[in-house]
Amino acid sequence: MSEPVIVFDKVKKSYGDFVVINDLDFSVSPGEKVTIIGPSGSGKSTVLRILMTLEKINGGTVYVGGDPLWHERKNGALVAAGESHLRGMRKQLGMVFQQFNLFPHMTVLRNLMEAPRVVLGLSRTEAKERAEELLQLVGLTDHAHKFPGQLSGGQQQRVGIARALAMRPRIMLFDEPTSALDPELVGEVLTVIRRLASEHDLTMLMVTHEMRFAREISDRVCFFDKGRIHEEGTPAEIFGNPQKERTQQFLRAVTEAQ
Ligand SMILES: Nc1ncnc2c1ncn2[C@@H]1O[C@H](COP(=O)(O)OP(=O)(O)OP(=O)(O)O)[C@@H](O)[C@H]1O
Repeated sequence: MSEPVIVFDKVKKSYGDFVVINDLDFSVSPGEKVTIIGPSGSGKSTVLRILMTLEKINGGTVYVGGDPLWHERKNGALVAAGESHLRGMRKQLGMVFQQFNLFPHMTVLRNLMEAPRVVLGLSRTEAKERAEELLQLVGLTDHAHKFPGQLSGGQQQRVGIARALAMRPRIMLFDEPTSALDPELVGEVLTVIRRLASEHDLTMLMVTHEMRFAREISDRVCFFDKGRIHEEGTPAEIFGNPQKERTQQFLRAVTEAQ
């Protein structure tokens, strides 16, 4: 079996006395599609934000692609990472946010070209070619010259996905990508994610409240509670035959609400 591409080794994250991530051990294999579910406040988004280097950790070690993320090796020891190490590590990851986070003053095409040009140093022609391919993938070729404010929420989120992919990350993180959308716009975004999952060799880690979708696309589902994995397994195990009382309670509550 290949080495995991993501490893959390006894990771801690707290705000003051409030512990959000509690000695978390967690790993993801290359190409694996993993979904994190769990109650509000259990630390699901924090896991993604730590990986995207948006939140620092207070203890333990995170590895991405075999290298420490928040540390660098100096004379055989691990020391806190500097900005250039973090910048280099970030290139392996793309993130899709709940609120899209597009640049509002840039057209769709420029939203997709900006980071590949600035961060990867692609020429204008290369970045444009890449952006156009991705717009085709998410079905938005006709909207390339519009501004985000002229698009529906579902279309904006598809731009968000294309923008993350434009950096050619090996790992894609999705933080509740459909929860800010009107119900009738959820389907088009899930269709794009479903296609990515089935046609690309990406490693995907997703936080979602869309249980049916999680069941359909995941290789593994992790139920989070109080900053730890309380139970994990295949979708059939977690949704069909959860073993722990807390998992059963949570799934009963969300099924009743949906
Ligand atoms: N910057 C911050 N300062 C203080 N507390 C924070 C901060 N960011 C997050 N928290 C707290 O950390 C806890 C975990 O947050 P997180 O967003 O990871 O939860 P979640 O499981 O993704 O929840 P949800 O499903 O509601 O999005 C929450 O109780 C949240 O209020």
